[in-house]
Amino acid sequence: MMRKQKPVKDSFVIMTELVLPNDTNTLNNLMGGRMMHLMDIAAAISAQKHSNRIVVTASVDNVSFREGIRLGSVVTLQAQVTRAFASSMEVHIDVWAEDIPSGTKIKSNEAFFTFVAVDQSGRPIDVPEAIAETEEEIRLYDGALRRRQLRLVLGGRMQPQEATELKSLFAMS
Ligand SMILES: CC(=O)SCCNC(=O)CCNC(=O)[C@H](O)C(C)(C)COP(=O)(O)OP(=O)(O)OC[C@H]1O[C@@H](n2cnc3c(N)ncnc32)[C@H](O)[C@@H]1OP(=O)(O)O
Repeated sequence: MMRKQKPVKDSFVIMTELVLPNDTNTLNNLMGGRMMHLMDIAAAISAQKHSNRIVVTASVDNVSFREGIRLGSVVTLQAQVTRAFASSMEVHIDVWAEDIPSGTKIKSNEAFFTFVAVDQSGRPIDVPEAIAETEEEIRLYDGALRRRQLRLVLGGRMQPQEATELKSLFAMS
């Protein structure tokens, strides 16, 4: 049976949050764990929209916090599936912090999450193929296989010699 296809743009999610006192540390900056929580939710909704399934977080690639986000800031999270494999999907997420009184908006961080679609018993289940259309979507799609191999090797789920994309990247023999 032919695998179902869906454009990646159908998985686009935008989520906006106000940084409140309960979200901050003693320096009045948004706590990293709270930020990760928001990122996980926005990215999971994106993976759900692509797969129309329950999804679980399988892994998160490195996240660095460039600048503190102040109490009262508005945080905007934008997530979209970059590529689907069999049951897993890579989701790219961008996070912006906006200080409305001063009119400043900075990119706070970005990350790649991997979600796996599961059935009611928690077993992985295949998802539709993801179709990239714009130049940026195609750039992210093209890099997704390399990132997948890297995270699977680092997670001990793939032998380095099987990682063909990484071999060409590092010109390994
Ligand atoms: C501590 C927390 O907060 S956890 C947060 C919530 N997340 C969870 O509870 C998920 C817990 N983990 C699980 O349920 C399972 O490990 C699953 C569903 C993610 C994977 O189940 P497994 O039985 O290992 O499945 P399997 O080996 O068949 O792999 C299924 C897919 O997951 C992918 N996968 C598994 N582990 C990882 C990983 N660490 N990183 C990226 N992808 C992964 C595989 O590459 C495979 O993808 P594919 O089908 O597209 O080729």
